[in-house]
Amino acid sequence: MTTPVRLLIHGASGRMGQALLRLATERPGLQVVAAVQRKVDQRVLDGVPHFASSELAAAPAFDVAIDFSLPEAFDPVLALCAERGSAFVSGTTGLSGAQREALETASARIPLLWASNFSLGVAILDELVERAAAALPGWDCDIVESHHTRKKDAPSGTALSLGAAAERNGATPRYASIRAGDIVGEHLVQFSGAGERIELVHRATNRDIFARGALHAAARLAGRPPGAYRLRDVL
Ligand SMILES: NC(=O)C1=CN([C@@H]2O[C@H](COP(=O)(O)OP(=O)(O)OC[C@H]3O[C@@H](n4cnc5c(N)ncnc54)[C@H](OP(=O)(O)O)[C@@H]3O)[C@@H](O)[C@H]2O)C=CC1
Ligand SMILES: O=C(O)C1=N[C@H](C(=O)O)C[C@H](O)C1
Repeated sequence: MTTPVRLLIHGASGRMGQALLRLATERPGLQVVAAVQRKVDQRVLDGVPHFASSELAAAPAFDVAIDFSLPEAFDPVLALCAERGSAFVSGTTGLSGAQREALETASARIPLLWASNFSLGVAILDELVERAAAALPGWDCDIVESHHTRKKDAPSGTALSLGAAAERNGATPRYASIRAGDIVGEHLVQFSGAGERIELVHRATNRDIFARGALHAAARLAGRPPGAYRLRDVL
C-alpha cells in the first residue's frame, strides 16, 4: 500500500474548508493531518486534529497545505510551507500584489499552485475566452460575475483571471459584480460587435467542484519539484 499524502487544510471552518474536510475522506490516497481555523472549539473533530491560526507553527508534518481562507490569513501558511518544504495549493482570492510576489518567490523553494477557480468548466471557459478575444478585435468585452452575499472581494478572482486571458489576446474587458442570495459562482463573458453578440457563461451550482479540484491538485502536486504550477499542469 502507498503512503497517503498528508494534508493541512487552512481555513477549515469556512464554506470551502468544510467541503474539503468532507470530500478528503472520499480519496484514500489523502489524509488530513491538520485542520487550521481562526478559533478552535474541539481539539479533535471527526478524527482530525484541529489547530487555531495562532498555533499554526505547532501543526504536525504535512506534505501539502490546501488554503481557502482570506488575504489577511494567507501569509503565515505560505511562509510555513516554504519553511518546511511542503507543497502549497491555494484558491484564496483578493490577494495583494505583494502576496502574488510572495507566491512567485516561494515557487523557487516549493511546488505551489494558486488558481482563482478549481473547476474544470472554468478551465475550459478560459480557453474559449482566449480564442474569442483573439478572433474578435475591436469588439466590446464585458465580464459579469455573480456570487453569494457573503463574498468579500469584487471583482471575483475568476473574473480577473478571465479578464487577463482576454487582455493577453487584445481585448480590454470591463467588469460588473452582483452579490445576491446564495449564488455559488457565475461568470458571463460577453463579446459585443455591431449587430451581434457572443455570451460565454459558466455556472457553478455546488462548491464541491472547487473542493474536488483542489484535492486533485494536491494529490498531483505532492513530491513534484519546486515551481509555480497551473491547474492545466495537473488536470
Ligand atoms: N479558487 C476557487 O476555486 C475558489 C476560491 N474561493 C475563495 O476561497 C476563499 C474562502 O472562501 P469561503 O470558504 O467561501 O470563505 P469563508 O469566509 O467561508 O471561509 C474563510 C476561512 O478563512 C478563515 N479566516 C478569515 N480571516 C482569517 C484570519 N484573519 N485569520 C485566520 N483565518 C481567517 C475563516 O475563519 P472564521 O470561520 O473564523 O472566520 C474561514 O475558515 C475566498 O477567498 C474565496 O474567494 C472560494 C471558492 C472557490
Ligand atoms: O468566493 C467564492 O465563493 C468563489 N470565489 C472564487 C472567485 O473569486 O472567483 C471562485 C468561485 O467563483 C467561488
